[in-house]
Amino acid sequence: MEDVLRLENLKFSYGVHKTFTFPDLILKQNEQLLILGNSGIGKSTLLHLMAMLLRPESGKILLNGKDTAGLTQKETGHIRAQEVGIVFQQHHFVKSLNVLENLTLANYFSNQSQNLKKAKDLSRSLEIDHLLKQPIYELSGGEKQRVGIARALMNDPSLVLADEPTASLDDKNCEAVYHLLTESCKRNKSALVIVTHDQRLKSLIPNQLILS
Ligand SMILES: Nc1ncnc2c1ncn2[C@@H]1O[C@H](COP(=O)(O)OP(=O)(O)OP(=O)(O)O)[C@@H](O)[C@H]1O
Repeated sequence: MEDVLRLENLKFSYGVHKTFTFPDLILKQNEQLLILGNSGIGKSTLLHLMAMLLRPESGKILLNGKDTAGLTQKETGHIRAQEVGIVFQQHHFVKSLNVLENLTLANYFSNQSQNLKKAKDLSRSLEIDHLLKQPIYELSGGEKQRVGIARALMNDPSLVLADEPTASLDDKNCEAVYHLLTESCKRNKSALVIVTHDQRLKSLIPNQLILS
């Protein structure tokens, strides 16, 4: 199996008083990783480094074997849009667009033509196909969550990153979101990283990195 993500000697700091040294890790196709740790320990920071939304102070981030250090901002944006699917806590949808338009916007950002079939297939498997023409602001929290997952998968990313995807969900929806994410990633052979405090996910994903 190919390495999707490799982190080596990664250091990051927000100014002089907040420095982080992260453990090395390798994540292959189809693998899942849960990142745990106390509040403020740097979980989201690590996720943002993996997403190339932050640049490390030193160390290497290799995505599908490619060192991301030398990339220009434009190249980084392009690779992120194509290779990384991000499920944010706050979804950052475009409020004036409907569900389908929000999904196909992911194609636009990666310079691809609108993949309506993909949007419809994903929506069907996530059971939001009846909502495609609905304005995004009319959706419930759980429905938006599923649109967020579908959007993250629109470009068949090799790496899916999810920040607290089950926070504030009841047990039934927590399990549903877990299955949607893991099954969708399995279909794509994507590697999946979830940052969470959610105790319920601990028993579901045995591969865990506890930051301390
Ligand atoms: N842009 C920033 N500038 C300065 N400090 C920051 C910035 N973003 C985060 N921090 C600090 O860095 C530390 C790590 O933040 P991070 O969000 O990665 O933690 P976390 O482990 O995800 O926390 P939580 O579980 O509470 O979400 C925190 O102390 C936070 O206040």
